[in-house]
Amino acid sequence: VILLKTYISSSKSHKRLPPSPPKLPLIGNLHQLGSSPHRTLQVMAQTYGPLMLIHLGTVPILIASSVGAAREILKTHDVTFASRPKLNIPSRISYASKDIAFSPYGEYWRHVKSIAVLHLLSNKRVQSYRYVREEEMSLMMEKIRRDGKLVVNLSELLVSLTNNVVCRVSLGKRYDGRNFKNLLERTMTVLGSFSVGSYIPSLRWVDKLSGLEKKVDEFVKEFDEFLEGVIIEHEQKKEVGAQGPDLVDILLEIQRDNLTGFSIERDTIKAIVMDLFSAGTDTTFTSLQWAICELLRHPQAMKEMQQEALKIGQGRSMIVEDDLEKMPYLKAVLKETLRLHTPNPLLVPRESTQDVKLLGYDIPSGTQVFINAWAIARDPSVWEAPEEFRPERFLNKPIDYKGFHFEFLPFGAGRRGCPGIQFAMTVNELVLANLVYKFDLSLMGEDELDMSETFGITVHKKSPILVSTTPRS
Ligand code: HEM
Repeated sequence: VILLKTYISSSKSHKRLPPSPPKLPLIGNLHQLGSSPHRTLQVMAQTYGPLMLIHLGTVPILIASSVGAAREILKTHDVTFASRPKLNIPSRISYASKDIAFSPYGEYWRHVKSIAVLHLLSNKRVQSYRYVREEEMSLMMEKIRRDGKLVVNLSELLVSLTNNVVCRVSLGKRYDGRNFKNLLERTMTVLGSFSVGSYIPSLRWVDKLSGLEKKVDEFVKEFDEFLEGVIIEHEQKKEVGAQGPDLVDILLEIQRDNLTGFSIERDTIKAIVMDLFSAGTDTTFTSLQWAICELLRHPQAMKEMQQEALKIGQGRSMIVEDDLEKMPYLKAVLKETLRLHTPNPLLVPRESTQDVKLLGYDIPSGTQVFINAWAIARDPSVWEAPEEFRPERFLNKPIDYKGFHFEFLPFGAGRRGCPGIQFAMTVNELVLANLVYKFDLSLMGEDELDMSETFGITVHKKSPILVSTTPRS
């Protein structure tokens, strides 16, 4: 037995792990991450290489910072890295990981992901909600027109617009009372909170002591009561509205008629709806917000976009979704924004489910992985003048964000890739096209736009965008 133990431990110590920065006992490298972990990790990778192993608390985390490393993880070994770590807060919010985004890889995840891909977020389904997007966009434009020369808080309007679209599409109507707005805001705050217990399990009591656990429990209870009310309302409906079913109607139909050959619990429905809000609203609004900032900072790009919009709009009252395909510059502006301001700079953490060899290193099963998509999208060996905003780089180039080009991964890639691309980008394109078509925007109170970022899974602009607007004739 002793010989066997000695053999096992010596073979373990012969494993070739990726390089690691020096760490402190207990907290590992936590103290080094700072308020912009993607930026810190980019700098660290210059010393330790494109595949490095850091320690957040006692948890080893693999950081991939090059095209090659990302391709190995998301393509060559996609199945091995297709799981998610069990993180304290996301797991509680998602009904013990019964959602799509945080459920571990396996049969259950396959079922819920296929419900999303085939029934909730397919191109056809997204198309069917065109009237919601066009109505909400027109309402926002009308609001801007009314406020006119006064200060317009574009950030606030964009948050409302994306929340309203997701609400109407998934729940069938707008919930714009203060309580609901507050609940949505708390979703992001709670999801972005740092749980000591997730990284230093022996210090889990700190989360209790700091009030974090109580805050999460209260939020979960309140959101659950809200969703329960929504589901009961849907169950009591005699028939679906004239404009067709919303996503809760569809989930209830799948449950009732057992359409997928897999029985769905009520908690699964709630967890999926929670995903639509937590994964769909914040990311969409953030990318729109950064796009507007970049256009405000680059008048030539703004002019180019306005010319394209004028040519397509031809004096009509608005640009409609059919027009968007004919607007390559608009698409290039949004791609360039997602490159420079990847909404989830480290994507969503993955976890390996078996031992694997990666770029010559041994990666043990159960290793958490962050892909630094933000750093890869600014890698000077791949991108020319990577720090500059140049939408032209995407014109007449096949490079897309659908997960086949590993230098550009705002939506991830492989089987865990984002199923909401079409949903998000149609809103983004429609709103941005109409905003520049209908208004000239100028900054209020700032000579130079403050581009500081917040901390969290999704990185926002810290301060709101305040502009004055002039309607274009
Ligand atoms: C600009 C907007 C968006 C961005 C940047 C974004 C980004 C991402 C990223 C990086 C991932 C993880 C991918 C990976 O692990 O490889 C993801 C997953 C996911 N996203 Fe999105 N997303 C956006 C919009 C949406 C929308 C609108 C929805 C739904 C309405 C959505 C639903 C999801 C879901 C359910 C997952 C989990 C997929 C899985 O684990 O299998 N996302 N998204």
